[in-house]
Amino acid sequence: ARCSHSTRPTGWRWCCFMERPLTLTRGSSWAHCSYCHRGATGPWPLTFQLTTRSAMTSKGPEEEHPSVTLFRQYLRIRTVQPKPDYGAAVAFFEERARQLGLGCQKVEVAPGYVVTVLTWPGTNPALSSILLNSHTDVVPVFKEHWSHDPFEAFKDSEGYIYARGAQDMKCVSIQYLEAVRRLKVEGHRFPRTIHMTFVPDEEVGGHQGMELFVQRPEFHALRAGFALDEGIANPTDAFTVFYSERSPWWVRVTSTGRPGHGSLFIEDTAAEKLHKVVSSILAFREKEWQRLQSNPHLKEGAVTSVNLTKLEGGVAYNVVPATMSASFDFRVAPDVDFKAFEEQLQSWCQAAGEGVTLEFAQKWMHPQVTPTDDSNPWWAAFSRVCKDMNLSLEPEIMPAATDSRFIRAVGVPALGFSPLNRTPVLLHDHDERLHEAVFLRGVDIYTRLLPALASVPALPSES
Ligand code: MET
Ligand SMILES: [Zn+2]
Ligand SMILES: [Zn+2]
Repeated sequence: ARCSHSTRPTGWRWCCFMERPLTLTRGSSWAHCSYCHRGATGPWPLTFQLTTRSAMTSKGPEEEHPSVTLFRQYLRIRTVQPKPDYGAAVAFFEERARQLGLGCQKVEVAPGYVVTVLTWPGTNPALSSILLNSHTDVVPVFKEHWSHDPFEAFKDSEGYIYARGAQDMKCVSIQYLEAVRRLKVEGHRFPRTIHMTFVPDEEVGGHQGMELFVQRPEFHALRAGFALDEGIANPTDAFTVFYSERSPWWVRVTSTGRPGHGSLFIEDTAAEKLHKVVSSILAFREKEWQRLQSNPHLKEGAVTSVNLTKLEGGVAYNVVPATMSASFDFRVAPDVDFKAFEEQLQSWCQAAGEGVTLEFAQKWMHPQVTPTDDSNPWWAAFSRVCKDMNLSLEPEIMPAATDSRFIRAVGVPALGFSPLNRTPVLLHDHDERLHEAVFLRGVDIYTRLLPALASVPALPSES
């Protein structure tokens, strides 16, 4: 198929599809690749000077790279918590499967919660598969703080696409799909099967999504040997890759005490005792923060974080309440002694006085680490591709929680990787956005990663 793109500025001179420079006459109003006849989508490496950036921007849909158009279509599906339109997302992926000639399986893990699995079979069914996971839900928005409608996928004159999910993580879903499409169109086959899973519910904990899915026979039937899941953008030239995660502990401390008239010095109030616990926990927070600040080798994910996220209690100004509570979002570093840490929490409650208890709304107890040395053949393949592509990697512990924790907990090694560099970290933030050239470069990266991962020779356990 000849590309229908027209009137490219001469700055566009790299074919993302073939990863080759274009043979393009200077001043030509046409820029199509002489190898694949598709529109040019470069240049890369980006110099990110204003002139280059505006030269890369496509003005109208007829000029836009088809992968970008697909990305923007997906961004317009309102899979926003707390009431995501999962039906529309599932239909979208079914249509992708049809268009790409991939197998498509729908697994309803809870009523209304469907995991969609798209499968590209490998040539050697004896080998374990590659799992490319992405979640379909996105977090809510504060619309009034956005420069553009967060569900319109507006693209500005520089090429930034504004949308909830642009970074977290609708980009990755489409990058997987587009990389697979390219490889299929080029006629490749690989020994290992590639499964793409599109899962619901991640942003509220994954309990109706990946947590259930990994326990099902349909998951075991995928025979995943290795998984990729989401990472976080990196504002520098480097790419961050996550080999482990902190464990979310959501803790509610409830304090009970003597009630009474608001004008009196009541003894043993719920508020005083809650205040003590809050102080202990916030002092711990400060200590961890200082530890992070004072050691340049420590990254955010290596220390334990905590935030006070809710305070509840009380009915009137002049009534001392008998109960008050404080909720905390702890993210516990993987090297922490979990038992000792829980005892610490309990002792802070006890030290505050009688009638102070804690309960867990979330308590992940199974942190796993995916090795990042060449003893891990998946890491060897992943890092080799990055080296060959001249991408510098920054291996880290994920500060937040993703579905990777469920995947690793059932024994499947996983890396958290969103191929987004030179991008401000805007996940869950106002004006979440992604540059189209960064998005397209991510497709290139998966186009190199997937052949390598899906061709990892049989492991000792597989022969
Ligand atoms: C702890 S549930 C996970 C929800 C979200 N991904 C987060 O890290 O906060
Ligand atoms: Zn995410
Ligand atoms: Zn998120």
